[in-house]
Order: sequence, then C-alpha cells, then structure tokens
Amino acid sequence: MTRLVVVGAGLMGEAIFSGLLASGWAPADIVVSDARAERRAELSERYGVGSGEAVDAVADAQTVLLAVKPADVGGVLEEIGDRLAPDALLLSVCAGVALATLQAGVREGTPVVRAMPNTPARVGEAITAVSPGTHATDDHLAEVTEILGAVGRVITVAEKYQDSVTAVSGSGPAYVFLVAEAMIEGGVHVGLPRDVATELAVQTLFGSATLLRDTGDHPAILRENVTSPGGTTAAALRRLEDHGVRAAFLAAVEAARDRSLELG
Ligand SMILES: NC(=O)C1=CN([C@@H]2O[C@H](COP(=O)(O)OP(=O)(O)OC[C@H]3O[C@@H](n4cnc5c(N)ncnc54)[C@H](OP(=O)(O)O)[C@@H]3O)[C@@H](O)[C@H]2O)C=CC1
Ligand SMILES: O=C(O)[C@@H]1CCC=N1
Repeated sequence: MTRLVVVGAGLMGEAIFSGLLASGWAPADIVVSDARAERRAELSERYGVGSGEAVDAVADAQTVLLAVKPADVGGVLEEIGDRLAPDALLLSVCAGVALATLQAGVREGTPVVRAMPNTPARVGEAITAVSPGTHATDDHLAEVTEILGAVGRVITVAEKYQDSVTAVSGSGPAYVFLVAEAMIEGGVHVGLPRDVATELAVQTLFGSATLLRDTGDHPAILRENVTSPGGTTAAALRRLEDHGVRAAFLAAVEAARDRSLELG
C-alpha cells in the first residue's frame, strides 16, 4: 500500500509532501496526482515520488490527502469517492469544505479528517488545526498528526471553528507577507537600500515571532517593551492607529471567515 496519495499537488499539496520527505519519509511512501500530466511528471522527477491518475492511485492508499481547490472537490470526490480502499483515511485541507460534504462523497464508514494547514509547511513551521469526522478514531488522528506534525505544529479543534481558523492561520501568512512588503517599502521610503530594508524587515518579523512564541508573553506587553514614552515607536503606532490598522485586521479576519463559509 502507498502510505500517502496526494490528490491535487499544487502549492499546498507540494508544501506538505515535500515537508514529509524533508522529515525522513521515503519517496516510495508517496504518490502524487495532479490534473496535469506535466505537473505529475515534474514532481516525480524532482522528488522521486510516484505519480499517477487519482482514480487509480487512491485504490492503493493508506491515506488520501485531498488538496484541490474547494470548487474542484465535488468533481474529484465523484471520481475517487468510491475507489478508496475500505480502511483508507481521507484527509482534506480544502478551505470551507465541511466534513458532512466530504463524508457524503465517500463510502459510508470511511474515516475523514478536515484540516487547515498553512504555507510555512514548506519550512516545517506550519500550524494545522484538525477536526475528526464521524468515523475517524484516535488512531486516524494519530496518523494525521504524524503527517502534518512533520511540517509543523498540530492542534485539534471542533469543526465549528475551522472557518475561523482558516481566517487566522490558513490565510494568515498572506497578512504577514503584506506587512513585510509594507515595512520594506517604508524603509526604502526613508532612504534605505532595498536589500538592507529587506534584511531588516525579515529578521525583525522572524525575531518578533520567535520572541512571542518562546516567551509566551502577551503581545501587548512585548509591544509596550518597545515603546519608549514620547519615542519613535509611540510616534509610529499613533499613525498605525490613525489609519485603523487594528480595525482593518478585525475586518479582514471576519471577511476571510465569511468567505470560508461561502466556499463550503
Ligand atoms: N495555499 C494556501 O495557503 C492554502 C491552501 N489550502 C487549501 O488547499 C487546497 C489547494 O490550494 P493550493 O495548493 O493553494 O491550490 P493549487 O491550485 O496550487 O493546487 C490545486 C491543485 O489541484 C489540481 N487539481 C485540480 N483538479 C484535480 C483533479 N481532478 N485531480 C487531481 N488534481 C487536481 C490543480 O491542477 P491544475 O493547476 O492543473 O488545475 C492544482 O495543481 C485548496 O482547497 C485550499 O483551500 C489550505 C491551506 C492553505
Ligand atoms: O485563500 C484561500 O482560500 C486559501 C485557504 C487558506 C489560504 N489560502
């Protein structure tokens, strides 16, 4: 049996299976299936993994990772839903797609887990929230935790939180990259060479995230530590508040949550 068959080897599918390879999985444990034969061939060549048509590959899979766009899920499940091996596990990372929809697309009794990872999986620093379906046991959750734990941290949440999780951590890297872009542009605006501004911004984000995670201190405390009375940071934060940055983040997360609900 193939340990993992990836159906939809785009950005997220590749991020996960390449992370698994980096963590020590053998290429022979993985088969990738994508809509385009050239993409399958390219991935097979680059990583040494197997490749094939989804409809054939899933019949021999221990776990099927579903990583196609939400709009393609219905068609893909029609194609592969009744081809999964009787005890195979379906693991979906598709935004907004509910466990009920996934379970309705496979044979009765098939274990299903819904998950929301993020692209830092590419460097082993993802955070993934998983929600087990009706027939997923602790052993299935352990298998999912082993797969997604190879590319970062894993937490379990009730399915009702998945759309909100998507809005915070699934989409979250994009918010951070936007902040990075803006900080770099700010540096260039005040006269720094672009490469210097980039190094300063990237290491500042990395260092700040590490400080936040490793100390466990509340972000407000860490922000206060940087903010000298009447100093430079206070002047900058005043401008950010004037421009409604905090409110913009609240609205953005809410919009992402609502869009996830719509996608489902
Ligand atoms: N990108 C992200 O940050 C995150 C994405 N997700 C979720 O992951 C899923 C994939 O997203 P992402 O990787 O960004 O999207 P991509 O478009 O990069 O990947 C989807 C892949 O699925 C392929 N595909 C389409 N139809 C089929 C089919 N019938 N059989 C096999 N493969 C097929 C596509 O091929 P082709 O290009 O030829 O159409 C494409 O390579 C989405 O559901 C998304 O919600 C979850 C967390 C984070
Ligand atoms: O933008 C999206 O819909 C996907 C889901 C989370 C991140 N990317």
